[in-house]
Amino acid sequence: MLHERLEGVYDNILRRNPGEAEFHQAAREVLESIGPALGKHPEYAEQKIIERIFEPERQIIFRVPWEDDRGEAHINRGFRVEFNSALGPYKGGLRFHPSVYLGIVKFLAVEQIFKNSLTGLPIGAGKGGADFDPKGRSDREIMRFCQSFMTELYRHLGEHTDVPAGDIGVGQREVGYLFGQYKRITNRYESGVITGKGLSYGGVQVRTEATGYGCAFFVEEMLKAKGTSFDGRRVVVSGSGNVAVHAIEKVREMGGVVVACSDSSGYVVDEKGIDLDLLKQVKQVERRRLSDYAERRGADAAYVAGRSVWEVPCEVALPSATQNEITGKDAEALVRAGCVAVGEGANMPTTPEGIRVFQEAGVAFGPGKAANAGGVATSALEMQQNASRDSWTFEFSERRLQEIMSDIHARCLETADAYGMPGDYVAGANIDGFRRVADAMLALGLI
Ligand SMILES: NC(=O)C1=CN([C@@H]2O[C@H](COP(=O)(O)OP(=O)(O)OC[C@H]3O[C@@H](n4cnc5c(N)ncnc54)[C@H](O)[C@@H]3O)[C@@H](O)[C@H]2O)C=CC1
Ligand SMILES: O=C(O)CCC(=O)C(=O)O
Repeated sequence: MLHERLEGVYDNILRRNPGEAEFHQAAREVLESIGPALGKHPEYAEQKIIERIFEPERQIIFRVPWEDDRGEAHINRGFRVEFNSALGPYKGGLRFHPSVYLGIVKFLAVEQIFKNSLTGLPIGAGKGGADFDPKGRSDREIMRFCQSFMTELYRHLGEHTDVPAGDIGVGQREVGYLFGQYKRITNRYESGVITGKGLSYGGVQVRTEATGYGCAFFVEEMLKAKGTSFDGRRVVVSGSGNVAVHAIEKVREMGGVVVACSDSSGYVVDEKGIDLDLLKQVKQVERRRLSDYAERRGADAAYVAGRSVWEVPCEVALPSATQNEITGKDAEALVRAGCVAVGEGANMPTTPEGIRVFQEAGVAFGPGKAANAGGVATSALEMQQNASRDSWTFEFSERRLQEIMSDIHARCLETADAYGMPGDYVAGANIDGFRRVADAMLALGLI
């Protein structure tokens, strides 16, 4: 339900951003939470903070021409939405996936405003990407695409301006090619201009693992608050990319048993627990389909094509693939199967109906802007490391990540409590994230 003062704001968002369903969904979720904060702080409405916060500061759309290995020319569309810079330079990843269009980039960028604010670190919010499909492309094709993408985007970036990183389809290999082209065009070794870099050229330890590890740390805190833990729990993680693999790794360390994971074609069930070494070999080294994992694992694992992994019963669910993957019906099935906690490794993987089902059933529900904030928080650590021209150990960075996740968890609960919604992590994350950025916007004047 929307606070009556916010109905008009939402109508305006619909009118000004037609056809951008994912952006509308992300904006509405925040608007549904922040009503109580507006009641206590009339200055936000007086200074039109809500209207301003949902209008991006800048949106860049550009052509990305590139040549495949046979010499054929291709044209893709590139995007960067620089949404809010009240807390620091625009910060957020790049997604390369055929489904990318302005509405996806804007939903991801608006989520980033509140997520980055929640980390407590000095980072603003942006997101970008292209409707490029990296699947089946050779390494040289990926390199040429990244070089062409950066040849246009570089003019908008800078360590004090806008600092991208990875997301779906963009990992350390792509970040390397993007950074290489930035360095070449600008003739500057500006390490802090992009994060998720390799360790040999300015990357920070733990950035690769950070989103998945951070999600596991956050869920561990939610379970602790319920007087329980991961120990012996049956866990399902969707996806098998960067976030999923590292969530699986940390959950196993914490004593959980991950029995299923997925890719865009189906899922694998492995009742004895996913074999992480084999999963990494298949997905990260060989870049092959998950069905190959099941074939090599033999009788222990089964591959189920074309179905949702959320039909696999579990006590803890970590959706770590893509947006709107858990529907209301999936959530009902998970609740019936005894699910006690959900931590969103992905951005907005649960539909509004799914969230409602989980919350009404008393499932601890950690929204992505809190549960997956460990990735961008560690990117901010990478920027700190680059600025100090230092190099930190794995243990140091992982300890920082764990502290940050524990702090985000505590603030979500405290804020939800303070605004009369105890245990509501969605309200806690949205209000806490909103308040910090809104206060900074007030202080900076009407800009
Ligand atoms: N990489 C990072 O540091 C962060 C990523 N995220 C979010 O986590 C999610 C996963 O991202 P990464 O692991 O980095 O990407 P990735 O490219 O490494 O992996 C994506 C995974 O999702 C699966 N997938 C993609 N589209 C799908 C679809 N339509 N249906 C089913 N499965 C699909 C892919 O098969 C793959 O297993 C995304 O929502 C991303 O926005 C959130 C915070 C930080
Ligand atoms: O590390 C970053 O800047 C990007 C993280 C990101 O894109 C996200 O949090 O969704």
